[in-house]
Amino acid sequence: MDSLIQNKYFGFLTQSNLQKLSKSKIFYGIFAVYFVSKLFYRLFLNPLNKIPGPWWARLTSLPFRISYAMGNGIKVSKKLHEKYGPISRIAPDEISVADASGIRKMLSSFRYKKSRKFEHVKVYHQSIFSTSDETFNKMRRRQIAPAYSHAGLDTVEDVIMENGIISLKKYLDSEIEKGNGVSTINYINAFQNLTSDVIGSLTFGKSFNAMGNNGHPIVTAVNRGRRLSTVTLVFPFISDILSLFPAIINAKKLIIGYSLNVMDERKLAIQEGSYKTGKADILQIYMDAVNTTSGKKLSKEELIDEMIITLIGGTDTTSLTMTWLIHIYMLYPQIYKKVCDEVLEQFPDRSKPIRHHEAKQKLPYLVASVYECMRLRGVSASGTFRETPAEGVELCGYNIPKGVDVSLYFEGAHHDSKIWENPQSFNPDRFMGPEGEKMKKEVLVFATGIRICPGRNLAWYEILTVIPNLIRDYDISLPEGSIYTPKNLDPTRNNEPVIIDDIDLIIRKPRYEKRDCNIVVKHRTFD
Ligand code: HEM
Repeated sequence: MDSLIQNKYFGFLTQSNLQKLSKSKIFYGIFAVYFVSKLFYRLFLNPLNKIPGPWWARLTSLPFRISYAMGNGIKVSKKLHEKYGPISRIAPDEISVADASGIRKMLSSFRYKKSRKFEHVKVYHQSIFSTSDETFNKMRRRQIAPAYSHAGLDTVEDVIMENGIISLKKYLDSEIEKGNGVSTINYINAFQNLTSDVIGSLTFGKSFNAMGNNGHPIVTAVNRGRRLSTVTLVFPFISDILSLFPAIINAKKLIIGYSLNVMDERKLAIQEGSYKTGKADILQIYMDAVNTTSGKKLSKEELIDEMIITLIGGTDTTSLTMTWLIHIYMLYPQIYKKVCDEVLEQFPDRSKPIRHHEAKQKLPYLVASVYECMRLRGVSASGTFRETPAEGVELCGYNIPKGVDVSLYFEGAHHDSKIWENPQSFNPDRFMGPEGEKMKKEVLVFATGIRICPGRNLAWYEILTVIPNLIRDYDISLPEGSIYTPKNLDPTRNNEPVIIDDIDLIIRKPRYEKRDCNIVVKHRTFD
């Protein structure tokens, strides 16, 4: 028992010491003084008390933390900002900001460090994503930049298409054949398998074949890891407890074993001369990279953390963006028709798949609809936290002292009526023409500034190959009896169609995905 209690935080609290202490009046005295002075400070002296917010936020972070851990981060932030404005207190030492210029400021410079909350998101080592260290982050971003540049991505476009749209089409064709010309598919699942296979090929040296087998144990383990990361983000102590559970230990073993295996396979392929160079392959780039801090290559542990973070960061973000897009297309049939007309007009030759550059150039309305979806239902809506520096920071007219965690509520900026006319409507036209180009910069779904998402180009390569090809070759519609249809209107959204309920696990996803994310698919016929 003593050894259980004697962990890294509370080494002095052995059971015998605790017994002695608890008998002593001094213990109760010290505890009472500490408690009362802390309460007094929080109620009357904390400089954050001038920030508007709910009464409980002066005393405790628990309500926010619990909501966040349960996947309601967006909902609670929305309510707070609706009531208190662009800045709201969420805990004794935390605030939330929903104002675009405040968010941009916090993302503009390494002076505003990534919150230390993220330090727990790791297996062994800090990664490009979890680190709050400027030198380390810059080093990793330099190392991986070639893989995510357009020049690099052009070298792997075939891999992206093979594991992306081509694999999806094979799956759809086989389902349609099984259903004698028509099939109902769960599109969130199909997109998740697709993006996992793309990241598998680029980061783990081979596809997981999740599309062919409807999933892969690594993908399941990593997804569970992401769920847990949401909880450990707000309850960091849980990460220590969790690592005692057999299910977590086994999941870790699986991921580590798989990652080590692919590294060995790659080394062997290089020795045998069977690995083709000249491709911007994320695994190879990290395996060749040298840490400027030590002059050494990345250790296996460092590689594992980077591979896992790429899998977490690069799969659901992209698949869920496509999921929300299809859902919203189904709710807005006139807009969907306009997107289809553009694709069919621009790409009448169905013998060749549409490639990324062509789509980007020839399909401005489709591209605008993706931006509008990212604004209206951004997958990263809350969950980005930064820390205020020693000199503090001015946000929304308030001076925020040092050491405060600032939650950046992108959703607020994306619905700010000072920036967006009728923000509740789905209107791709706001991203058309020269004015539209300016508005694209207001979409913060990939963050902005020094830690903007490095994988955004890859996400666009996937989206702009999957969506146009899907639209051109298949006829998609809502199944009979769908709850969410263009006619089901939401009075809280100015009578726009009701959008399916969501859950925020760092990334926003549909809450009832099995029920709500189905479409009827047929081959498109031409008159
Ligand atoms: C639509 C798809 C995507 C969205 C919306 C998205 C969004 C974001 C956001 C908001 C951040 C900043 C998080 C923060 O600072 O706390 C981020 C960072 C990151 N993303 Fe993405 N992402 C997407 C796709 C990808 C892809 C495809 C990859 C890689 C394969 C990727 C890899 C990363 C990495 C490594 C970081 C950490 C960068 C850093 O901290 O310096 N993301 N992403």
